[in-house]
Amino acid sequence: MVAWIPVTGREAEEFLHSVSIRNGKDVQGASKAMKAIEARSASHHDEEVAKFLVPLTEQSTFLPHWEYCHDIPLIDLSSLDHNDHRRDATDTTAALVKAAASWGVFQVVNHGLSMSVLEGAMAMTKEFFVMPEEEKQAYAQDYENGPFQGYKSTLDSFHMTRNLGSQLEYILHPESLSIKDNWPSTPAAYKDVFEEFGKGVYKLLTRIADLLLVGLGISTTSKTSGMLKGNLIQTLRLGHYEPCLQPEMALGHTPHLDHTLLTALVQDDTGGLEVNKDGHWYKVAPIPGAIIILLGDQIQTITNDNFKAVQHRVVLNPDSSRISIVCGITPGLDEIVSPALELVDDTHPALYHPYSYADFRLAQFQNWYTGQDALEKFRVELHEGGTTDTASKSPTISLDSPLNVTTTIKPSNWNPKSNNHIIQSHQDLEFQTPIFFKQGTLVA
Ligand SMILES: O=C(O)CCC(=O)C(=O)O
Ligand SMILES: [Fe+2]
Repeated sequence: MVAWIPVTGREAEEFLHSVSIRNGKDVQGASKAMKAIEARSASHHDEEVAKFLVPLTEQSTFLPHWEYCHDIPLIDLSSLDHNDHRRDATDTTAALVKAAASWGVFQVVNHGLSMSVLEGAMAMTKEFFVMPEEEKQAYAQDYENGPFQGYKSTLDSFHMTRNLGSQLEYILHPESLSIKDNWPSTPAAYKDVFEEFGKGVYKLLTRIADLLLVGLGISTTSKTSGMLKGNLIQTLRLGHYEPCLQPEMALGHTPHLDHTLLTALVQDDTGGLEVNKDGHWYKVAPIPGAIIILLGDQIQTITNDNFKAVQHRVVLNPDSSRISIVCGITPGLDEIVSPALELVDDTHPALYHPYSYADFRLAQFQNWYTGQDALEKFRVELHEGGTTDTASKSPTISLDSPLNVTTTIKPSNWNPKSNNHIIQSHQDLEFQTPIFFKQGTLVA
């Protein structure tokens, strides 16, 4: 569990100096960013804003970084011929279902992406992040044209989410949502490498999702399965985490659930990804050539809680920097997500109201302050004895209705347990919300 304490801007600045960064340029950036925060909060006469910047993580939850968990399932997909969907995949399906139901996370090998594609993607990622800050800033996220696509420095990331890591993120698919014009032109091979990587991951994730549904008795010709053949969104997020002098004081990525169907993740040998099972954190071992698969919120809804999204976080390493590549698939914005009919009957009532994926994302942004899991907004109230509350309605958020942005951050309304997307001030949220509505899209 992560706890947060209120601090002054000055303390926050010192914190950034002390925990994050050994690189002179970033330290300067830290003080600049903090000054900007202070200036903004002063201009809005909101004294709460400049406070509340520093995470104090309960040190007892941190494990020594060499203690990898070897119980997280490792699944060999070689029995699936990646070009032939007709081959028998019964054993593999059973292994995937078991792993999904027990852990919500597993690693796969012989997954159809060659070692050279994985290594190429890691090399490109490294090459991008070692570029001077000014060069990376040429790709900085532009909230006018492409919210959440492009480069976000550690300091912006910390300011917005308290994640102590920098990111480069894009939508790979569909083209209509992607701002590929702003993809890095250096490294030169970047686009080609990630197009190939993206195609491989898309195929892998849709295949795994298919098998997981088949394993629960959902036919590949069903409506639910059809979603996987339709209009999916595929996102790519490259991450870079500097060594942290006081790793117990900060997190590279705070605990959260992914809003995806499934997420594929490749981490380098620094490790640092941790998953939560039954209230305990476990370190996912880096395995060369393996891809980590995380279950997200949408598969939880579709499978009516047969599978649960896995909470995860990234811890920092005192000595080594870390690179990760995170690539997820989500339903299209207009897609209606609901528990599969095959899994619902009198004794297994639907646990979620149907929602459009766009509604889900908006609910997630509405929860920005409280850190509450957006899925809970769509959960059906069950009366004693298991009957459902048919009168209760899912909260439908129309794309052109404004979000309620009046909440201000106070220690009392802060839920430190699940702080997926956290913004420090209400003007930050006001700053962003119009964009979600502008093009009728909201993407992150
Ligand atoms: O960098 C990582 O390993 C994980 C990041 C993550 O969880 C995310 O982007 O959703
Ligand atoms: Fe994640």
